[in-house]
Amino acid sequence: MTVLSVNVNKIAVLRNSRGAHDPDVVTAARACLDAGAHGITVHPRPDARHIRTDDVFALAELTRSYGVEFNLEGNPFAPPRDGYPGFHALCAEARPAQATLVPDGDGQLTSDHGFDFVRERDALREQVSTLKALGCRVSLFADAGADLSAAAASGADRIELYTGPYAEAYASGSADTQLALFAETARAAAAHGMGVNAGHDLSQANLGRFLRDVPNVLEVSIGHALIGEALYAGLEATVKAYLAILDGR
Ligand SMILES: CC(=O)[C@@H](O)[C@H](O)COP(=O)(O)O
Ligand SMILES: NCC(=O)COP(=O)(O)O
Repeated sequence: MTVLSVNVNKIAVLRNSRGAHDPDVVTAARACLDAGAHGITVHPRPDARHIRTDDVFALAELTRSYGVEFNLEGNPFAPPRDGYPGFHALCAEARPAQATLVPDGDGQLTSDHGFDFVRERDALREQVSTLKALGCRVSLFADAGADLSAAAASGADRIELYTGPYAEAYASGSADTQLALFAETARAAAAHGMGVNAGHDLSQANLGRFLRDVPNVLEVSIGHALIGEALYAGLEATVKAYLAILDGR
């Protein structure tokens, strides 16, 4: 079974654009959970462009009260700064069920690549073990085709496949080559004893094909497209539409 974790970063983008409280990320997350979503994801960035530290703690409490997974994403190597205590400090306080490590940088518009597992192997091993000691399942953002023996050597429980290149290929009508590469990487993860998550630019249009072709996907985290689609259909109907895709493939 593949579960749906809704990323509510974009609710915070709207809220921050007016500097006040609405739309409220906790209210939006609750609407997603009430519609049947299996969990909530956020990716607070050190520049606090959307999700803030106080949102992380509020969403940790909400997801705990619903008994569902809270997936916190971030770069464990980004130093703390004003308003951002660092990824490890956030995890130590919020205790997310899953910590997803992403090699993002300040200058990036959004996440656009996975880790170089060979180069980062020792540093990742240390981070994974510290986060596991906090009780978090640890997932590593990975490009399709990445060297997963090095990823497995870090001790991570899962990888999250960076699906941006698939979404782009799907939109241009030529997803077959990408899908074959993603499927091969998902099988390699299983062979190395790691579970597989997937996310980035997944949508109602491209999700079904991805899940039909790529085996063993345990979780998809979806934000940008889902929140955009919800502007027309509402959060409840949109979350239900994703759940139907997960059920119906
Ligand atoms: C890791 C990943 O693919 C998502 O967390 C994505 O990075 C969303 O982040 P933004 O909402 O800041 O684009
Ligand atoms: N991990 C991916 C995620 O949380 C959402 O990415 P997107 O759907 O906002 O591109």
